[in-house]
Amino acid sequence: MGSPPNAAPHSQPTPEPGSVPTPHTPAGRDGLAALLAHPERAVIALDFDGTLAEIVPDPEKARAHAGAVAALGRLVPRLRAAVVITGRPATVAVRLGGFADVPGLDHLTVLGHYGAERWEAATGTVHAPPPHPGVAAIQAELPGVLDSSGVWHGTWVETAIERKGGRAIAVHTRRAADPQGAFDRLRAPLTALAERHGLIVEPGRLVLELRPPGMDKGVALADWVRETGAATVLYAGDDLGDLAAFAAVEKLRSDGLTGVLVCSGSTEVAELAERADLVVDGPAGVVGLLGALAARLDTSGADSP
Ligand SMILES: O=P(O)(O)OC[C@H]1O[C@H](O[C@H]2O[C@H](CO)[C@@H](O)[C@H](O)[C@H]2O)[C@H](O)[C@@H](O)[C@@H]1O
Repeated sequence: MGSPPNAAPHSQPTPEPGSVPTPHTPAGRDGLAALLAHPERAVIALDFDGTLAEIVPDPEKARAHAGAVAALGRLVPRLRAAVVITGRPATVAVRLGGFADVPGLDHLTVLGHYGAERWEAATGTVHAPPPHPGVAAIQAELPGVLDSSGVWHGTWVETAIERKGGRAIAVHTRRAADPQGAFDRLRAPLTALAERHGLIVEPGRLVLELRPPGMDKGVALADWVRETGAATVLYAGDDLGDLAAFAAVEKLRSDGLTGVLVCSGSTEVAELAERADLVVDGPAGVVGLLGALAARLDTSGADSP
């Protein structure tokens, strides 16, 4: 036992392989106990990048962790419902995650664009609002703004921009020579650009996303939990965009539900670890947790709902 040498700050001791780790907060322990005692009243909500998928330099090359779909396929049928809530377009998360046509995930929901889009495994259909007109305007102006920032030169711009189906634009700095420096220098000009066109900037792990306002993962999660009628919710995330979902779980707990806040730990983001009930070691740790929960429910004799 013990933390791996490169574990993120706040990582908790690594549990025995296959065992369910113990949250370090009373609220988290209550939430986990409720999930295990009454899985039919419990739901799980999971972020994608950095939580179910390892962070990689090229966003298009991200994939769900090797064991993620199998662990979900085993765990989710035991639960009331499950959702992936992501900044990605819903269909992109479904493709990169391999979430379509998976036994056990036939009622999975994926909420894309921070909850603005909804994909249902049961129908394979996506519901999405019309694109915000500011996105097209920003797309036209963005190369000029990046050029004048002095951070990007020539073809760099094309590898930095993720177009996100015309509904948002992400500017990535992970592949810059100085990723954090580029992020810091771009933040103000991109915020001004977003504001000029009625959009907001969502900062993430070496990414600045310009997206429509009015939705976040907290609103999306609270609405979805209410819709399911769940009594317990486990949420796992890794990035700043997940803080709104953490706040939603805290609010649901104050309203009488039980909940568990899981941080997929990294050396890049400290804020979630500080608020989590349980910190695991990145996507491998999240998948280990999902697998351990499934194994525990298999052996505890809890009936599928
Ligand atoms: O809500 P999420 O599922 O966490 O999505 C948030 C953003 O994640 C993606 O970017 C991050 O992952 C990339 C692939 O590993 C990585 O290259 C990048 O540095 C990370 O920030 C995605 O590309 C964005 O569109 C999402 O908004």
